[in-house]
Amino acid sequence: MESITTMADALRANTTLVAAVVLYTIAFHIFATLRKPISKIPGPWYSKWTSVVVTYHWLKGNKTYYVHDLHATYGPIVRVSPNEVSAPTVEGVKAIYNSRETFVKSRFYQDFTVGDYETLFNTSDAAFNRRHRRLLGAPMMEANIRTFEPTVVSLVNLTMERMGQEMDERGAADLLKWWTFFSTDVIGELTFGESFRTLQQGKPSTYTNDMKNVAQLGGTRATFPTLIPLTKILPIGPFERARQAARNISTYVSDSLSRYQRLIDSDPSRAAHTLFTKMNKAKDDDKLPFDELCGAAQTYIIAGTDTTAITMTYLTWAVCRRPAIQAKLVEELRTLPADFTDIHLRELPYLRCVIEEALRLYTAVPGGLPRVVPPGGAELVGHHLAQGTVVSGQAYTLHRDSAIFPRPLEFDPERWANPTKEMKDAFLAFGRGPRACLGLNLAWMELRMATAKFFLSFPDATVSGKVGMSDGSMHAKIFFLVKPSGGQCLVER
Ligand code: HEM
Repeated sequence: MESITTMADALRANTTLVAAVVLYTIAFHIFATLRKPISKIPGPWYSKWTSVVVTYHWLKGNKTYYVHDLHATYGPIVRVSPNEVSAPTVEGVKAIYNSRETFVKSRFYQDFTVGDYETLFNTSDAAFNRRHRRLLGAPMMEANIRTFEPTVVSLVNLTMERMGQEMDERGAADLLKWWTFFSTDVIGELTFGESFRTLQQGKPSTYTNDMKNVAQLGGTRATFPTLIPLTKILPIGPFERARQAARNISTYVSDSLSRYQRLIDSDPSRAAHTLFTKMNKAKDDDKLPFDELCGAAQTYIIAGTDTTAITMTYLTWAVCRRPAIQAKLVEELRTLPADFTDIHLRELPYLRCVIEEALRLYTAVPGGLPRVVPPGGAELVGHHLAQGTVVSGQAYTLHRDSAIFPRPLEFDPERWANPTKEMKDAFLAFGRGPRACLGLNLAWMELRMATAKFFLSFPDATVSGKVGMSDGSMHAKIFFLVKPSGGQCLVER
């Protein structure tokens, strides 16, 4: 009897001790959280404690809209989760994407990349990135990009042919599909010296399908980084498919680049000019090691394909829905000589305005481009942020700031006829600072040529209502890139 009483006393004492420890831990956690600088940033109460809500919106492809709505409620700087802040103001993005790259890319970029290799896109090492940009940047410069014009022109011409055939056969062409094939084949030729031939075949290449599988896993990895070791070993269908796809891509890239190198060495006159030609001919100390070259090639495919295709899809859709804008654009394009080149296209002011407005309202990368606050912390939009905080400025919100872009939801190319300094500073479609888009000049050339040829080929094109196509189909799901939720964009002649 006595021993039972002693046991009960001991149990009571232990329970009290455990309860005291639990209460202390909770109190400590609450106190520590409330003392963090990020707790002073405006935002919903739950974002101090958990990232569950924002993760939910990310998985649904809605995070960018969710963050945009938070700004409407809480102002220009918002706490999105316990370690993430959004500050899409001109002042905010100038600081975050500054020229010294003191805010480095966050872990998101590495988690997003399946294959565990470091590239100029995913690296947070500024020196690594600078070396790559120095060695790879020359062919992408404005003065050099015209070397690739014949490739772009011949693939745009083929795209027009294929779109025309589809319009004749089924009454409408799927712009999303054809612009994707177009940009895929351009990047294939400019990277490997050979096209993926998706335009000819009218279907994605094996390589494109592999890339899609890998991208899907990238989204999961970026959302749940703690799962990454498991995604490498678990025998679960999508994980296995993505791992196999990553291996296929790696083999394809290294075989293609080796083949190209052999051609350069044996008979340079037969080798097509690519984004890597200069590098392949360079001396060893002016070259990237082969594995880094492979990483760069994969980066070009990822960064240069869907971005261009999505921009072209929204641009053509937006113009085809607005007869007055379409007529004005066509009228300007009809002033071109029959044998026009990109030099002529650069001289067309309305064409430029249409492209800039499409890049503003339908940015292909509209969400935050996450960076890390450097050691010592930083002052941002009137608030102190501790080092290590993830911070970004999303183009979606900045491009809809009505103080900078009056009537922001209107597709109005005219607004770019005489842009203010603030409009230029707020333009984030290609990112900003030392990590801004490396392919910007190539992208602009593709956009100019594709827009001009499309509206000269199909001057009266209208958005189709066939096969379930509606305005709702073009509602954008936003993961890192935009994706029209209907998966197609149909237009008729
Ligand atoms: C309309 C088409 C395009 C758009 C809207 C676009 C947009 C962007 C944006 C927003 C970034 C910055 C990402 C960040 O800071 O996280 C970026 C980076 C990059 N883009 Fe593009 N891009 C386009 C076309 C291209 C093309 C055609 C290529 C090359 C083939 C390319 C290659 C790259 C590379 C290599 C980077 C990484 C730069 C770095 O981190 O140093 N992009 N792009």
